[in-house]
Amino acid sequence: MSLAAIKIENLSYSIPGKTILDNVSLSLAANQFSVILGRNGSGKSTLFNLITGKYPYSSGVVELLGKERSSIPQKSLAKTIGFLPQFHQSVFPFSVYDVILTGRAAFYRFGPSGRDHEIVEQTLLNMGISHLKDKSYTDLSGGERQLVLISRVMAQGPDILVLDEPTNHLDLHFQVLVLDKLKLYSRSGHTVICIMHDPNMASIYADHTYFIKDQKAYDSSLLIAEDPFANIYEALYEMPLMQVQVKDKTIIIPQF
Ligand SMILES: Nc1ncnc2c1ncn2[C@@H]1O[C@H](COP(=O)(O)OP(=O)(O)OP(=O)(O)O)[C@@H](O)[C@H]1O
Repeated sequence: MSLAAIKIENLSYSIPGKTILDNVSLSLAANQFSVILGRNGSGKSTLFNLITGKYPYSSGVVELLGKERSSIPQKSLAKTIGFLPQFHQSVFPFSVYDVILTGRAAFYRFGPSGRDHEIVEQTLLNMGISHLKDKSYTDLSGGERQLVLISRVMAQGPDILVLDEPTNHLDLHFQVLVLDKLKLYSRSGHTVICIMHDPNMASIYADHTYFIKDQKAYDSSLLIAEDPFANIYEALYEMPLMQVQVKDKTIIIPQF
């Protein structure tokens, strides 16, 4: 396999009375678009919090581009990995422009450079939200806020972009726009890893999909190789599902 952007070995995580992840090993390829699927509460966000350093881990290994995460100096972490968490707190009425500019904050010492401003302008344009730039972030709709936060982490420009449900709150138009941009980002020397809840969008966009189930992680392509006729999504979502083939993609729908 080519270089792993993220390599996880024997990672476990428990809270009092409950094991959330049990001896998880996973290798996520560099310069690819990978999606992690799993039922609510299965441990996807926990895995991302461990990968990005929000949660400490006492057993197992997390390597980012070949280096143990905890050995990467804080200063270079912002270049290595960027994280869009699932929940965001917003109390300050910063303008959209300034919120996106904070994505560059790890790279400047005395204030943003001309290049930082240029990146913010380019990102606003690229994400189709230039018209929002002077608006207060706190006045935005849920979907608009989501677009701004994705723009912020894209302006950061990390080698590995990790997004927890990036299409949350977005209408179909913006879901497609964001996934197109993320796919493009993964084609320009970067790695994109998303948690998603729509297996069909995952099927359309992802190079690789991974499942989290019963405290373990699985590579969906290995599950299919094991049993080509199994409906792996029925096992994942624990419900009867129909599968239809559209072009080269498997689309799943609930039985009706
Ligand atoms: N701080 C915490 N205290 C107690 N339980 C927690 C805590 N954080 C997570 N959990 C529990 O750990 C489990 C995994 O949570 P996690 O947020 O990782 O799931 P998820 O797969 O991301 O879910 P969703 O798809 O609903 O976002 C859940 O049962 C959750 O209730």
